Amino acid sequence: MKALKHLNKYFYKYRYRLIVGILITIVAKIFALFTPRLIGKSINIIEAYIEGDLPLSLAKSSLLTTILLILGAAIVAGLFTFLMRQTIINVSRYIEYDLKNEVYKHYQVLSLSFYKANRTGDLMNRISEDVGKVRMYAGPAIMYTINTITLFTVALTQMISTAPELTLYTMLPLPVLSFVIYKLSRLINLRSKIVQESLSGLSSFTQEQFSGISVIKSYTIESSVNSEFETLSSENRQKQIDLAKVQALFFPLMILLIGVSNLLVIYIGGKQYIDGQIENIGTIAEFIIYVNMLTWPVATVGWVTSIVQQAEASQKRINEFLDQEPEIKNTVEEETKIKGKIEFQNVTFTYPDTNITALNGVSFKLEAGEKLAILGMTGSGKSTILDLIGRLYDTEQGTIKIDDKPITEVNLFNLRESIGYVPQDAFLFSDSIKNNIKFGKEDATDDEVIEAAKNAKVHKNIIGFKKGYDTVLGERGITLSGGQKQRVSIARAIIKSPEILLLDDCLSAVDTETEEKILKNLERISSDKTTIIVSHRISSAKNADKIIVLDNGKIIQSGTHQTLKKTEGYYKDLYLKQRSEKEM
Ligand SMILES: Nc1ncnc2c1ncn2[C@@H]1O[C@H](COP(=O)(O)OP(=O)(O)OP(=O)(O)O)[C@@H](O)[C@H]1O
Repeated sequence: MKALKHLNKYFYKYRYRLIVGILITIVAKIFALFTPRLIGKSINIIEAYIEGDLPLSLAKSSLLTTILLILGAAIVAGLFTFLMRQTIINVSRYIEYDLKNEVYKHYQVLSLSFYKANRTGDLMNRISEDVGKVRMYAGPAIMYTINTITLFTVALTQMISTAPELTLYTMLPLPVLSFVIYKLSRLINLRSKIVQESLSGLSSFTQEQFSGISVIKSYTIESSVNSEFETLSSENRQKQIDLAKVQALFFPLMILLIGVSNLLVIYIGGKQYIDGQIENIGTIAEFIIYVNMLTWPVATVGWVTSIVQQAEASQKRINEFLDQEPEIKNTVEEETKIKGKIEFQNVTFTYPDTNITALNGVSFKLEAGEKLAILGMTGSGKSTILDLIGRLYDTEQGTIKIDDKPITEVNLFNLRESIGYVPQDAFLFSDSIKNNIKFGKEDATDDEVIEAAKNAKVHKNIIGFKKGYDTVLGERGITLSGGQKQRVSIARAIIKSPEILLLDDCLSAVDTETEEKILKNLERISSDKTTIIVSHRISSAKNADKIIVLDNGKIIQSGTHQTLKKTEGYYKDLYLKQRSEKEM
């Protein structure tokens, strides 16, 4: 129960609703327990009439009164049972909502390395399945526990006061029932977990196949994919059957044990009645109803125990994530106005998860408003430089300075707000094109969206679509071509008119002519902004104020287009190669 302590703050938050819920539960059960007594009384009236102790008219009127009382008690109990669910179960839904938000909010502050270390499926499971299991503790488990306690206290008091020995015999099978249900619930949960895992495996498989459907079709591997699906699917069927088998045992077992208790009441109660130990035959009827009423709460003791165990395990998993501190933290409370000067001083960076040293002693300086182009082989560390400027990671060796201050002494949110980042893989959300662009500036007007799209040279493509800017993009913007996606992504970055523009090879899918036009527009609209452009093309780099060439995490060349094209090395080779390709 240690992990579940985390929920105490929520119980405190909803304490009034919970207290009302608990009181309502108690009232509901007390009224429900009027029934057995009243039924016993009705049978006693009939018995008295048969034995001639009661005249017909009095028997009839007494019967009518008890029947009306039974009806009244049932209605009140029903109403309160409804209110019980409306309070306690609703509280559990509120707690579920709060906990989901808490986990999601925490996910948002965690650094990229957290996302690298954990699988997306795991992140999703903890926020959905685990939170769901914890809710079972916060609602149903509490409700059924109070239910059981109230029913037992009231029923047992009444039963003992009526027939103490019979009570003892009647209660005998109930602990067995509770234990059996506990064992069965654990088995059901275990098998449900196996089914759940197999289902998530099946859905991950299908999801991936659908995403890569064009590859599957072009390589004509539909039949092998089909048979793989069939194998997974038949494994899942077997697991479902295994689960159904234990689930099917649940109710028959309960009925069997209720039957045993009923038999005991009839046999022992009957014997005691014959022997004169029990005065009224109505007591037997009363006890039969008690047994049936107590069976479910007794069964829930076992069930609730397994719910609490599961909730504890789930909350432990959730706490594991909640206890993680973000590696990148904002330590500066006051606002920092970012101008855009960037300086790397002997920066060495190793990715913690792979131990790959992506940058090795990198130094460069960029005044606010200057343009830098970074070239180099794939994997040479170009994107890493951009990640470090956005403080997605922190360096341990060397210093990165923004406006002459170490990057860690700059307000993190101001820093990120002042950056317009266009990643290598343009990621678009399943939303309209307009909203995807407005993502960069939520309060942007339609005119600003159009202006940004025009500057990114994608406006004409967008108005070519039937719904224009309202065109909704598929799960990953699949209705757009690679180049269109890149340009929408550029529009998103420039709409916020950032002090620092980071372009990570984002013109690779655009033809050179359009590239030229976009670069011209960028030069015009961001002439006073610091821009870093990562590219494999000389055409993207040639107008930059500074150019650096990376190899294996080290700067091997730096200068301007004019100096580098004349210096032997990577840049000149690339320049000559791309010039001759253009001439061809
Ligand atoms: N998130 C990461 N976690 C671990 N290692 C990484 C990560 N990102 C990049 N690396 C590694 O760091 C090195 C530099 O990668 P980086 O993406 O900076 O290169 P790049 O020059 O931008 O390459 P490309 O031109 O192919 O985009 C590579 O060896 C890469 O495998």
